[in-house]
Amino acid sequence: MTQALVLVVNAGSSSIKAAVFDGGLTEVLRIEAQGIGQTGALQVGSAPAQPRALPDHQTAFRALLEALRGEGIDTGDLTAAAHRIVHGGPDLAETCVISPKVRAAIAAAAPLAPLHNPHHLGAIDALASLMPDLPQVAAFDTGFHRTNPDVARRYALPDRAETAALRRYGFHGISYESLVANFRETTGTGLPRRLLALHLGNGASLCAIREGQSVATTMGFSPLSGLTMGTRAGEIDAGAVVHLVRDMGLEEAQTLLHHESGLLGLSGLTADMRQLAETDSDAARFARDHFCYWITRQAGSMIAAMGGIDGIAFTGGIGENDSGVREKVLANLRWAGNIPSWIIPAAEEKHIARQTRALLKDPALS
Ligand SMILES: Nc1ncnc2c1ncn2[C@@H]1O[C@H](COP(=O)(O)OP(=O)(O)O)[C@@H](O)[C@H]1O
Ligand SMILES: CC(=O)OP(=O)(O)O
Ligand SMILES: [Mg+2]
Repeated sequence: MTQALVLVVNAGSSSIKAAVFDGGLTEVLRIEAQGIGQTGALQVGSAPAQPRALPDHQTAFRALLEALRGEGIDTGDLTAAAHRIVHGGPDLAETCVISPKVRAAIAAAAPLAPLHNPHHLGAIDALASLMPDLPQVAAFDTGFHRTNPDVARRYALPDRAETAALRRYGFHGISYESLVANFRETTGTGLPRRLLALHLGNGASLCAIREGQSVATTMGFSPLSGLTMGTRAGEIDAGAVVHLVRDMGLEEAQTLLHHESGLLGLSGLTADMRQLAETDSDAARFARDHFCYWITRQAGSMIAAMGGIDGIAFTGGIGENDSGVREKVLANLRWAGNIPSWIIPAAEEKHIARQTRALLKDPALS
């Protein structure tokens, strides 16, 4: 390979998706580590996913690099690497080159996104030690939601130093931004004026998109809030959180809310929606019902924030593949009228590759 290749790394809470793009933004290779810490599988190119023990993100990233080499791409062939970064803290939302200062900000935000930021740092550091001169770029999940009005972004807290960074940032922004960018090409129709977008994966959120801009979203200060998720509790009364911390201590409460709740906590079985769909038990059914019910409740809030609805778009592992969830949500929203709906495959990696090319071409930005 002689072309300028960019490696994009998208570390989600249960997956790492890596894709290599050439200078014309054609995807030349895709490798996905799926079901990390759960059912574990590695998918290389278009071959079927192979079961693989992937107990944690570090093992998964090592397997990804090995598979890249196996497919004839050495890290020495790369001109840049780019990462989806879930939380950049209060100051970072704009795609940028990862300097020591940027790395420090991502590390500082790690307690707010414990299922993501540590894994972003793991990948950044692993590549830096293999290729110290490789430019690395960060694209943030929070950027798209900066258009939310202040009444949506601000919590009703007093204006003090301790509360200054406490606002609703929103996440999955790269997914939503690319959904907007790809809408016409994917669906053959123009972007609806008021679009409800549902990113349903291991992490899950909704976004109210009016005239192409985010005006409201279900996640807030951290990717813990909003919908019921794989292992995250979603919406929970702050009073209950305070109670848990007092009762169990900070570490235990954190573990409970981030790692042991959501579909896993409700079913007592698994965080994996595909496995739940295949399980015939009351607890598995209840977990799926809870997931769909809270999507519907929160969708009402998103529809109100947009002043109505003209279309629905599903994306993410569950949104794209689980017809049962889609049908249930659409049936629950029938009160809002006969709303057209689409499936838009998540294309976060290509979007990040495009931003990376633009950034590195313009030295003033880097
Ligand atoms: N065919 C399917 N049916 C139901 N759920 C599926 C299917 N394929 C993937 N999923 C679910 O999608 C979720 C993972 O979504 P994904 O967007 O890949 O994760 P992440 O948020 O880690 O990026 C898992 O709950 C998985 O079970
Ligand atoms: C922000 C978030 O929850 O991401 P993911 O769906 O990849 O876990
Ligand atoms: Mg995801």
